[in-house]
Amino acid sequence: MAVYGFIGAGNMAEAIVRGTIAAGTPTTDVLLTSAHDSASRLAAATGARHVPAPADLVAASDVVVLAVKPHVVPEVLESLADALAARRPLVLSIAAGLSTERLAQMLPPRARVVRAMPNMAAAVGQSMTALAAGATADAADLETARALMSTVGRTVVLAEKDFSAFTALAGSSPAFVFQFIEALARGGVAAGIPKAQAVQIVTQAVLGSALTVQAEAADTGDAGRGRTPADLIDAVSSPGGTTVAGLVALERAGFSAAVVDGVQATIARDRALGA
Ligand SMILES: NC(=O)C1=CN([C@@H]2O[C@H](COP(=O)(O)OP(=O)(O)OC[C@H]3O[C@@H](n4cnc5c(N)ncnc54)[C@H](OP(=O)(O)O)[C@@H]3O)[C@@H](O)[C@H]2O)C=CC1
Ligand SMILES: O=C(O)[C@@H]1CCC=N1
Repeated sequence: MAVYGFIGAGNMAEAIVRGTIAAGTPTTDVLLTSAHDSASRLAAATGARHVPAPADLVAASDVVVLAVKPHVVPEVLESLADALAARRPLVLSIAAGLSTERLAQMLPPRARVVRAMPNMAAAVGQSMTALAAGATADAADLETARALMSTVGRTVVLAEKDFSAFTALAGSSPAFVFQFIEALARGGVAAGIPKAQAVQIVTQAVLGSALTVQAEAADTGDAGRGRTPADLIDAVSSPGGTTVAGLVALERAGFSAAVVDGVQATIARDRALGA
């Protein structure tokens, strides 16, 4: 079994650390380091091992998980160049916007890199995570990364050219969905429902809707209708009914176009950060 060394012990690292320990990785095989006290706090909370010196963590790790903010990655990798060259671990980066090619430029020659883009639902085991192997990583490396990330949700191997779009569709989109939930609940408040109750109602409606789309997509048997989201919209919209009235008003206000604009702005920002 692999020893995982996490550089950075913030929100995303915490989710993955908890996921892998819950999936059976011994706490002694999970090492944590960070700039201040987040690694020692997470170690105390989970039983993982705090390794104060990053070079010591690299020396003891089969997989180094880069879980710091993207702008910190260059200085971290530069300071660990000797330790990485000596140990040659698999480097699994979850940093947004940094391609495997750029990471490879910051790493010792022929370093094995896999890039992952999870989302914040990793904290509840429901991430949608994309994976891409760098030029020198092999199928076993990709499988090692997939196994780790599948402890926090679903995974998909994706061409790296599609990572910016994936970031919009899954990495950042939880914020868009939260915005939708907030707005829908506000509509409820405007109609007289207390906010907390409105949020609870909307949350279940959103969850149920997502599960319906998922069940339909998986439903390919004889009885399965495999309905698309557009089919499901039609199914909810009775002629002359309430739903179609609401949909028409949403589209008049530019709902779909606003969402597509949001996706395109996210993609543009991701590409700018990675440039
Ligand atoms: N949040 C999200 O939804 C998603 C985030 N990501 C990516 O995940 C990565 C981590 O994000 P997130 O967990 O939200 O970030 P956080 O801010 O929660 O955590 C960052 C961590 O980095 C540590 N750190 C900072 N500088 C150093 C350093 N020089 N050496 C070692 N550790 C350092 C911090 O330590 P300390 O606190 O002790 O100072 C902290 O533990 C980012 O690259 C982000 O792009 C990817 C997908 C989704
Ligand atoms: O916006 C960010 O920094 C990250 C990228 C994906 C989700 N959050």
